[in-house]
Amino acid sequence: MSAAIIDGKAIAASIRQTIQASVAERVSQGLRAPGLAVILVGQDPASQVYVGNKRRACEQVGFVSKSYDLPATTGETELLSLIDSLNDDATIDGILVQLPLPGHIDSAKVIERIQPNKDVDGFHPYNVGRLAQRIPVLRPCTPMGIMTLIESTGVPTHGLHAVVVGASNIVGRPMTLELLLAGCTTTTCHRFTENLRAEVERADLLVVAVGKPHFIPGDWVKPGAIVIDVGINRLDNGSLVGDVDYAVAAERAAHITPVPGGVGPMTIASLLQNTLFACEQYHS
Ligand SMILES: Nc1nc2c(c(=O)[nH]1)N[C@@H](CN(C=O)c1ccc(C(=O)N[C@@H](CCC(=O)O)C(=O)O)cc1)CN2
Ligand SMILES: [Mg+2]
Repeated sequence: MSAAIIDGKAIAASIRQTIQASVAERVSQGLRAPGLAVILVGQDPASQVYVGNKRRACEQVGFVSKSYDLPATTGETELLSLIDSLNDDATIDGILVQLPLPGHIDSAKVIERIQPNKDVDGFHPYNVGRLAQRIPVLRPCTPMGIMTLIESTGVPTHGLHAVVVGASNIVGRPMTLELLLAGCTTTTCHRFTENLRAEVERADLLVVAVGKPHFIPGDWVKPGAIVIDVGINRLDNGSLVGDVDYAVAAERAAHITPVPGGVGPMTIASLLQNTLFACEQYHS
């Protein structure tokens, strides 16, 4: 078997086009364009790239993007005051604080300070709680984008055995909630999982988000599975690889995401969808 490649780059481009048309329609009706505030604290090179891509994507679809590049020495109180002022700003529909934050800042406290109806990352306990209770509104972007990729395969998800490797707040945990909502039987694996190979081998749908190059050998993949690789690992030779050994996995899976061009672009597409949703549903 040779897997069909799930083209996240193309799907994300088509979502951006749809959003661009919706924004143009709003503006032609005399309504304001959605506004997103993007906050970066410090100079982590990968975060600078992601934030730059988010700001560019905003401009491309016609959103108003406000940028805040703060030094790594920024105090927690200062960051919380900026969030307070953006919570009160009627031109801003979404507030995004790029993670990770410098160690002296409490990320949970910062995320909780964002008004839930402007939390377009979907990380606020209110929004995660809504997802857990099967009444999602603003959903965490990477898992939301992955659900769009899975839908694009046309494979019904009810009853699939889904295995998520990684239990982070950004990807693994909300991913499991999304898959549960989609009718999968779910297993979440983490550092204390005793027999990872056995768990992975029974996955009809495998999502891997650990951030370690080729962490999952391709021959662990169940024949016919859907494989979603969230990892983006840069090797010493400069190339990007995922958390799954792609070459072997692609010979066994039915559908697989590439790295790059799979999940990554969908994270930003979902962020745009959430910002438009917040604008239309909460702040119009
Ligand atoms: N506030 C947030 N912080 C972080 C999030 C998030 O969703 N919200 N997720 C990650 C990083 N991230 C977005 O912020 C992100 C990572 C990767 C991509 C992407 O498009 N990747 C490309 C490859 C890019 C490259 O060359 O490095 C791909 O996979 O094709 C987008 C967004 C942590 N922080
Ligand atoms: Mg079965």
